[in-house]
Amino acid sequence: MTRIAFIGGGNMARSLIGGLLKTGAAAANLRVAEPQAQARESLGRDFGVATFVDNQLAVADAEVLVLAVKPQIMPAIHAQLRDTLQRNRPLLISIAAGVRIDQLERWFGSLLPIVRCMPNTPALIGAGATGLCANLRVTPQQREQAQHILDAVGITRWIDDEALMDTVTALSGSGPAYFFAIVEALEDAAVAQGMPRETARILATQTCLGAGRMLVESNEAPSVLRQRVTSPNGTTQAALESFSADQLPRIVARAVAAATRRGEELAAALDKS
Ligand SMILES: NC(=O)C1=CN([C@@H]2O[C@H](COP(=O)(O)OP(=O)(O)OC[C@H]3O[C@@H](n4cnc5c(N)ncnc54)[C@H](OP(=O)(O)O)[C@@H]3O)[C@@H](O)[C@H]2O)C=CC1
Ligand SMILES: O=C(O)[C@@H]1CCC=N1
Repeated sequence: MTRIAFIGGGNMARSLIGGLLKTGAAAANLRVAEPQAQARESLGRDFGVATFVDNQLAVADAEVLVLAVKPQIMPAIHAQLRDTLQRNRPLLISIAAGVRIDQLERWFGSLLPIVRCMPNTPALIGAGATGLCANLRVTPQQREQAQHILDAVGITRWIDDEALMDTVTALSGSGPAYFFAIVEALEDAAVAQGMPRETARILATQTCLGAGRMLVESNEAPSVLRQRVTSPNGTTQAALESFSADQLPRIVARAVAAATRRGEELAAALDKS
């Protein structure tokens, strides 16, 4: 059984730990370093994992180290961990948005096997989507280890060109928030027409779930599923023409470009720190 240490015990670490335990990992093999006492208590209570205030204690004998802290925290942790990591050479997995592999190599040691990945919050319910990218030091066995950890919370895809990791972040990393925003907007639109909010929310939510399940279970292209809803001169056509007049694809493309840019900016800011 692989010994895995997490640096940061927040939302994403909790999702990954929950998924790993559900898919057969032993709590005894998982350690978490987390500064917040409340978060440490709940990790211990909910998952039975060992928790630490001291990052070095958590990583002492880890074969895999998952960096699950905000990008801005990376410079603060590398000074503490660099020596231990240089000595033990665990597989380093970073889930931080924007942070590039060359930055991780510079901070934690250029000889380390490193996987940069980008999961998303549906990982919490085992329905996550993760893109992964490895440096040349990652062995086939370590690729499997990384994939196994992320497969525990959803689907995974390897991304060969690291430049596309910011696109993964802008698509599936941030993506759940886009769908929540659309559900909020649908709900508000129905409320504005006089519908009680609770009814509007449940109808919008179930519509999102149903459409998502159809995408996954029918295996048909989104455009085909869309056309099937759209009766000639019917209600859907009226709504889609309105989307078109408001240039929905352009709105979405601009949003994805903004998220991609922010990922690049996060990394550039760290280059200066
Ligand atoms: N949320 C999302 O949808 C996604 C997030 N990510 C990435 O995952 C990473 C974590 O995000 P998320 O889980 O949402 O963030 P959280 O803030 O929930 O978790 C990060 C945790 O790390 C703790 N922490 C802060 N400093 C240190 C330190 N020096 N050593 C150890 N732990 C520390 C934080 O404590 P404190 O609160 O005290 O700072 C916090 O509990 C980010 O880099 C983000 O880019 C990736 C995919 C999706
Ligand atoms: O908003 C963020 O920066 C993180 C990365 C992807 C989702 N949340």
